[in-house]
Amino acid sequence: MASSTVRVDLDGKPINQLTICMIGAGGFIGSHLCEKILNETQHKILALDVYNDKIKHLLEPDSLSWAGRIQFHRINIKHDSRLEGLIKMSDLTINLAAICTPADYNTRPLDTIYSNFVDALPVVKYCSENGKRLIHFSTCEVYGKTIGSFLPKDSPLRQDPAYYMLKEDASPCIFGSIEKQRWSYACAKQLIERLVYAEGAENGLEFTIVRPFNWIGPRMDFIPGVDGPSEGVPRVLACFSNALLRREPLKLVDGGESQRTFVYIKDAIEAVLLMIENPSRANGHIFNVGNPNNEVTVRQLAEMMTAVYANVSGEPALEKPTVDVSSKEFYGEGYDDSDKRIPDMTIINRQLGWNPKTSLWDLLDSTLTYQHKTYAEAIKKVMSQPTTS
Ligand SMILES: NC(=O)c1ccc[n+]([C@@H]2O[C@H](COP(=O)([O-])OP(=O)(O)OC[C@H]3O[C@@H](n4cnc5c(N)ncnc54)[C@H](O)[C@@H]3O)[C@@H](O)[C@H]2O)c1
Ligand SMILES: O=c1ccn([C@@H]2O[C@H](COP(=O)(O)OP(=O)(O)O[C@H]3OC[C@@H](O)[C@H](O)[C@H]3O)[C@@H](O)[C@H]2O)c(=O)[nH]1
Repeated sequence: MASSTVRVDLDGKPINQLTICMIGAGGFIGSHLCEKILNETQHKILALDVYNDKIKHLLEPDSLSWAGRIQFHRINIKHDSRLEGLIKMSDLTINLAAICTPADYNTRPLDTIYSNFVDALPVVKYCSENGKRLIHFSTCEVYGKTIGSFLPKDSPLRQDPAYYMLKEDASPCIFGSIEKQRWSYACAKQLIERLVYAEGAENGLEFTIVRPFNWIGPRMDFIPGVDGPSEGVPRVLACFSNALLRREPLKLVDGGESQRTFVYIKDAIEAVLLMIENPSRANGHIFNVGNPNNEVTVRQLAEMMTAVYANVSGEPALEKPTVDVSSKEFYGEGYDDSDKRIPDMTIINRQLGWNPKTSLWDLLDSTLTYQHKTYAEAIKKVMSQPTTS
């Protein structure tokens, strides 16, 4: 419940009630951010999205204490003249809208570039022209590959953080060649970051850029054939959850050697609320938001998810829980990968004092408990239906 005591910022000053225009509020991150804001603050949300399934529970009952503080607008920002008016009515705009699943980057590169760059342009422009603050969601993918990935496999320099640690104000952005269309997303995100930054430098736009490092948790993406297309390929958490629910082996792309750091969505959302309520500390900054302590290879992730899911479901794991697939077979032509992603935390520690708390095991435990409760029965039903040939 939202507390009635006055909230203060990190410098002890009272926080005024804000009206927030949240674009992409119906997605994974948006749904958790709406929940947090409604439960813990008095801010109002204008929630914009083409879908609202993931925030339905926040919109329906009038009796809830936050009734009147969230308003849903079904809007496609590609073509809707209401966008500027809604930004003008708000103190702050948060833009989450994007195509952000890797299976789309090389197969739908035009949609990916339009969604992540072209469609975000008017949002930046309206904020700048109307003197409104903007929190823009970018990605850790703007770093691309590490410098260390170009060294020989046995080079001792690969162990030196200078060759892999990703720093907002120092690391280069290293993408593959143009035929590797995987990088269409990272490149579009990089260009919109540069535009936001330039609007700040030349026209005084008050902005914060967020670079999420693999945030995961309940409500992420969809389970193919249940609440998304049967042939759809979501991000790794939902791919592996889907295989575990169906008792099929988890597919390891190119041997599952890539490394990722995963952060629990509820930890990460704390960082976003700090940015919202501490503009003087957050404006003009780019923030890595991730958990450097939760690094695994994708193979290790598969093994841990298999063990956690056996605990959660009470069903023993398969004898052969994983299977190798090539990236060409899994994603198609033009796929490429980030080798390793460890966020440097200096800037977010210094500006906002934020640190992630949840271990990988604990976050997988709560997430897979949710996946099991939400989907196990539905999957059984889908699997018992005869397949049409
Ligand atoms: N989840 C992560 O780990 C992660 C990592 C890096 C970056 N990000 C970035 O964070 C943001 C949110 O990611 P997410 O994981 O919540 O993804 P998501 O796909 O769950 O949410 C995006 C939402 O934006 C909406 N949207 C897309 N295009 C729209 C349009 N034209 N008009 C209106 N709504 C539109 C979608 O319907 C969806 O609900 C994205 O910008 C993504 O690039 C997320
Ligand atoms: O079934 C699968 C799915 C994925 N993978 C691998 O798992 C790794 C992680 O894949 P994800 O689908 O979660 O996506 P990535 O981490 O590559 O990119 C994500 O990172 C940050 C965001 O901007 C985006 O949400 C997305 O681009 C990749 O190496 C991928 O090849 C598998 O081995 N098997």
